[in-house]
Amino acid sequence: MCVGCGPDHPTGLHVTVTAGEGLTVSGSFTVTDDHQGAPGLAHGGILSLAFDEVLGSLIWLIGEPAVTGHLETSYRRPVPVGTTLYIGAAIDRVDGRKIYMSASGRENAVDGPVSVTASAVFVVVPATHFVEHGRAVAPSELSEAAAKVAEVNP
Ligand SMILES: CCCCCCCCCCCCCCCC(=O)SCCNC(=O)CCNC(=O)[C@H](O)C(C)(C)COP(=O)(O)OP(=O)(O)OC[C@H]1O[C@@H](n2cnc3c(N)ncnc32)[C@H](O)[C@@H]1OP(=O)(O)O
Repeated sequence: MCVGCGPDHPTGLHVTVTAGEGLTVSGSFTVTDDHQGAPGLAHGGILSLAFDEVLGSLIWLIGEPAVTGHLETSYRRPVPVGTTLYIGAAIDRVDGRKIYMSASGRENAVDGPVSVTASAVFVVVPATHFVEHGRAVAPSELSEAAAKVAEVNP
């Protein structure tokens, strides 16, 4: 039920992500009427969510839980409803618990015009972070997370 990536979320973004070479991922997100701000245009906060999701997927490549500490988004072109944004993201450097990342989103093709760029600092946390601050996690959710790590890093 993740609002970013959950396939069963009724109004979520349904972002899909694929691991790339090295510490990179690529994702896509199609803007629908559920995501608009101004008539016919994506809401900036929703676009920020899509970037948080794709950037957050990078943590599966390093196998350590981390959360968004800081996220900056630059909106370079309006994104109309119906657009598919192709988002490429990379880990730029790691400094202690801080993971510096960047991403750019292109309109309707992997080499389309750049609509949005973002940079972020994720901070590595112990797995207990989610239990202490979130709700109790069912064993099936834990095994789903373990399966995801195994799928990304076989
Ligand atoms: C077992 C169950 C598993 C379940 C399976 C889980 C699956 C995993 C799903 C992930 C899903 C992802 C989804 C998308 C990503 C979100 O959306 S995550 C949700 C949004 N983010 C949050 O809720 C984070 C809230 N903030 C916090 O919890 C805490 O402030 C933080 C970020 C953990 C930092 O607190 P802290 O651990 O006390 O860190 P602290 O010791 O103060 O600082 C450590 C370092 O980080 C730096 N830092 C701290 N905060 C920041 C900041 N905001 N900006 C920049 N740098 C910072 C510090 O300057 C420090 O740097 P150094 O001094 O070492 O150079």
